[in-house]
Amino acid sequence: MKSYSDTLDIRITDSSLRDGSHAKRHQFTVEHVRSVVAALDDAGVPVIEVTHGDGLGGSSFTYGFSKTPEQDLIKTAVETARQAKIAFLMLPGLGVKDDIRAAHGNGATVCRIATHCTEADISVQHFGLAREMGLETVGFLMMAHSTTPEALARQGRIMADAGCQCVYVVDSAGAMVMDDVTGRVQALVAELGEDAQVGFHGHENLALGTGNSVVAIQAGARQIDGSTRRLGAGAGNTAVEALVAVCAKMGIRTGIDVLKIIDAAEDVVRPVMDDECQLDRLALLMGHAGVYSSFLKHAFRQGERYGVSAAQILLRAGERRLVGGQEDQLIDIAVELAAQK
Ligand SMILES: C[C@H](O)CC(=O)C(=O)O
Ligand SMILES: [Mn+2]
Repeated sequence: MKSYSDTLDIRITDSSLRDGSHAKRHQFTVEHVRSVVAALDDAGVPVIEVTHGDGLGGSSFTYGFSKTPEQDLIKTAVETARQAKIAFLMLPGLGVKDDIRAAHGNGATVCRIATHCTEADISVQHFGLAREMGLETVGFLMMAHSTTPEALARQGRIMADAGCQCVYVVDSAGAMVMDDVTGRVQALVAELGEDAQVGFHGHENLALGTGNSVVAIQAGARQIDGSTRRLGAGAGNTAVEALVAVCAKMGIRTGIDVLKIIDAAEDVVRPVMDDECQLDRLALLMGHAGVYSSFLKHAFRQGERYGVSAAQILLRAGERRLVGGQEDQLIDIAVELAAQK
């Protein structure tokens, strides 16, 4: 096995307090944030992301209202962390520049801007603002399975030229298998060179989160996302505790204490979760059909409301190649299915 020690380190960002917001239907409290941040920070997690699941400004009728204003959650995270940087996510159009200013004012230091994988151009002004304010920047190319490695690399170039310091391949649907990851990460590494790092954000819908993350590292990714106890949309994200344990065996330094993160997953994060994020029929269908993981709870709700199968809603969402922001179309699909019954 190839040894990475001395030459290869990665930085893990824990997304359980942002991607996990989808699984919690955006009902995080200040107490949840305080306990989770304290445990992750103590385990050595270097970056912790805290925001509504759909980013700044996501609290809305379409996406689901937050229980607690996200700026309060960010502020609590910053006050709690002793060493970890606090990151926030924003999708241009949902969040606005003033939201970035507010997160910065509350002490967050990593600004993550997410766009659909063919729409990087809408992130340019936000990266510019973030860099002007001295924030570290990360770009999220969502639903990255749905475009080619070459096209993804061109989008990454737009982000990097705008001031993005790490461009992520985001497997929003948990639909990628290993070669898909390798091809996309390698294409971005080749395009960006020294201009920006490359990252990988996985979902467990095909049970490949940890494996795909390792493959991403081998292809040159230097930042990897996960969520402790997989607390994330769909079947959840790559489990941070599993990834850290695997990295330790492979000699990849993460700076995270294996035993402490395993305890944090069981003793602190699990009690915050409503349910385990499961690799069940709906999650597998999302991975199989390439459906945005955060559609899971929406499809489930509309299925119940209209008396139709959530699985059928998700399959049609996949056929129509729906992207984030088109949650309302899940209602249209449910209405159609009900009419066809
Ligand atoms: C807004 C999305 O939830 C971002 C993300 O985590 C993904 O696309 O995956
Ligand atoms: Mn995600």
